[in-house]
Amino acid sequence: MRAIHFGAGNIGRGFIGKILADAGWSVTFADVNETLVGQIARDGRYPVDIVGSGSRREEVTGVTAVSSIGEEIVARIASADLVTTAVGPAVLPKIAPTIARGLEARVAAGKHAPLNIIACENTIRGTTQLKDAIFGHLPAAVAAVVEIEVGFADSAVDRIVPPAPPVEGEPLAVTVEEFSEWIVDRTQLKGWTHDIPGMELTDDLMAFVERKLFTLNTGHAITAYLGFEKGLPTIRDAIEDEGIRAVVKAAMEESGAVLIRRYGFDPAKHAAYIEKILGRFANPFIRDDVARVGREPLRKLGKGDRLIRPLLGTLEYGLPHENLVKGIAAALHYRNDGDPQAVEMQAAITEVGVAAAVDRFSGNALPAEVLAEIAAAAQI
Ligand SMILES: NC(=O)c1ccc[n+]([C@@H]2O[C@H](COP(=O)([O-])OP(=O)(O)OC[C@H]3O[C@@H](n4cnc5c(N)ncnc54)[C@H](O)[C@@H]3O)[C@@H](O)[C@H]2O)c1
Ligand SMILES: O=P(O)(O)OC[C@@H](O)[C@@H](O)[C@H](O)[C@H](O)CO
Repeated sequence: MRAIHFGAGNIGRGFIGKILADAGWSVTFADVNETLVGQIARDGRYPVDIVGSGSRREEVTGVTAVSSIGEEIVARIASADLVTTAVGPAVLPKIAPTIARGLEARVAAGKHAPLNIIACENTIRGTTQLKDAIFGHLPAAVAAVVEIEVGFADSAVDRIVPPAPPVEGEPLAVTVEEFSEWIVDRTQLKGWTHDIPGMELTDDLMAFVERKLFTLNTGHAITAYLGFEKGLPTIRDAIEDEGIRAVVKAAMEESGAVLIRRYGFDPAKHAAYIEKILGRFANPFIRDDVARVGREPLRKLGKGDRLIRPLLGTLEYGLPHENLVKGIAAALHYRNDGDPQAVEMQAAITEVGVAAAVDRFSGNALPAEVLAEIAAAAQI
């Protein structure tokens, strides 16, 4: 079985590519980074260090890579059984034209074997976003065939994979935590008969997506922004700070109250889920910079993302949100000249003030009194 994976970065190599290769799939990475592509194509293998209480090294073998731009990737998509992505939500529209060309070539070649496409990104229904972008590049006749024959399955992905510390002679090595969870919407798959260890199928994806994004990623982002405010360089440093930990835990609980109300999760199990996540943030074997976890703050302040969407949920159900507001206020203090969204965020705050800037970032989703609460907490 042949898989094409877009994005040979941390999640690509350390999580999705590894699961597929371990399951015996032939994996071709597609990436814009030509150095990375050349290295994978030359080596055909790379080490994965799984760190935690029982650390070990595993080898991923039998992989290759091609440029994500050009004719070869189009031909490979035309004959693939699975296309996955881990490129970042903002990059999905950029890879859509290439995937569309691959689908067009597939239809032209009369290939009718099942093909499924699964985006593995931290966003709600990333595959559906990718599908919409792909269909914008398909002629109507091809789109009609693709709609029937190709599965576009949304998924939730969870594994903390920061960039590995550079090791001489091992440019492809990746360091991952033990925990991993990849949950795919079974109802959207087409002709799927495979059993891939490490990939779970569900009929109720939204519950899993929201549970992960609005617990782990909500807490992770707030840890990063509060850590930055205190000059702490890593997620572990930040979560070990008692004051930060208290706000992060309380914010995850506020978000959790929404999830429990919306999806009927068991409160005790959800409390254990939060505790486990706090332990993962404190993993002493992983160095995860607050700059990685806090990256692209404007995306994280979007109305469907990890900070604003849980807050909107508390408003919907009339639940407390003081700590979510503290987390959003901390995000507004984030500065990083190497992160264009952080620069843009600060420029907007200076230009129009906190309340109007948050109103803009969050797509006018919040009422005036909550914008005022955020402005008061931010004290900018
Ligand atoms: N790292 C984590 O802990 C983690 C966990 C779960 C989900 N995610 C999600 O996975 C996705 C990838 O994250 P990551 O940490 O692996 O990022 P990363 O930066 O390590 O990897 C992204 C890769 O995509 C490549 N890329 C960029 N533009 C491309 C294009 N046009 N065509 C092909 N490749 C392109 C980059 O060169 C890079 O190799 C994001 O959506 C992220 O939110 C990350
Ligand atoms: O990748 P982002 O920027 O959406 O979020 C940063 C981290 O919170 C994220 O990558 C986590 O490490 C990951 O979601 C864990 O499963």
